[in-house]
Amino acid sequence: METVKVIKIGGNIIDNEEALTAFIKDFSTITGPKVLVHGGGKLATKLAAKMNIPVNMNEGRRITDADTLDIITMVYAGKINKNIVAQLQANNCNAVGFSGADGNTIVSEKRPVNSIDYGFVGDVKNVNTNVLEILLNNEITPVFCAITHNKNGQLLNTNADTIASELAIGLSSIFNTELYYCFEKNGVLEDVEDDDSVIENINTESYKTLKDNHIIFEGMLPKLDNCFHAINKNVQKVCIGKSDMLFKTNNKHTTITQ
Ligand SMILES: Nc1ncnc2c1ncn2[C@@H]1O[C@H](COP(=O)(O)OP(=O)(O)O)[C@@H](O)[C@H]1O
Ligand SMILES: CC(=O)N[C@@H](CCC(=O)OP(=O)(O)O)C(=O)O
Repeated sequence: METVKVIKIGGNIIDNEEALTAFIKDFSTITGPKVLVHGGGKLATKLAAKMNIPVNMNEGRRITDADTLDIITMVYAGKINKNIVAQLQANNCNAVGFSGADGNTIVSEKRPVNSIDYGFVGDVKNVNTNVLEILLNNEITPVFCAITHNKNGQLLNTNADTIASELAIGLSSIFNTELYYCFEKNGVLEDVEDDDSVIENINTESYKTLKDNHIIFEGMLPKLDNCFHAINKNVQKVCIGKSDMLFKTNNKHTTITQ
């Protein structure tokens, strides 16, 4: 079985032109099948502010009303996705931009209203890999934004970390799958202010202790939940750190195990 790398990049790379250019140059040198997933939450928040559309987040998830859905569609599926694809082409990496509606790749359902109404936010129901398999076997790189659909004409906002883990899980039936979360720190840190305090391995048991001791908080909690979801569902390798972990040997990062 061939190995596919699913790589997620967040705001620290997307919002910084120089960092994005450098990342895309390195990413294009990766041999073998690869999938890129990008977020862009910070840029969507900036544009919403410019357009006087209020931003509401709950536990790191964007409450997405109709105006916000328009903004995130323009920003994620439009500006960011097309810019990344164009830059990959400039580096001779043949890429195709995707939302979950394209090729019916990611079907989700609108999150049910419990205590909070998240609006047009989707929880992933299934991933269809047939189109992706054709592309990956022909050296074409899918680039995913954080948008899915409900197969009934409705686009839905889905967190980019979740898109990455669900794609990795879906692809694990046809490839050995590795999942990499790239963000601004060297990995999960013992002390969030000290980039040298990387916790090199986290398993289910130590995750619980780290949560209980509040060493892991905020955006890292849903990210790690996605990591464990993937490692428990057939994904062979899950890592968190700076994108350098992909390109430099001995670059410290966090590896997730069962
Ligand atoms: N123990 C920890 N180590 C590193 N980062 C942590 C830790 N606990 C919480 N965090 C926070 O989690 C954030 C990463 O999550 P998030 O902001 O969702 O990243 P991204 O947008 O890149 O996906 C970090 O910027 C940091 O503030
Ligand atoms: C439902 C939900 O919260 N979706 C996210 C999707 C973007 C994202 O995940 O971007 P980062 O990875 O850069 O944070 C949002 O709109 O902010």
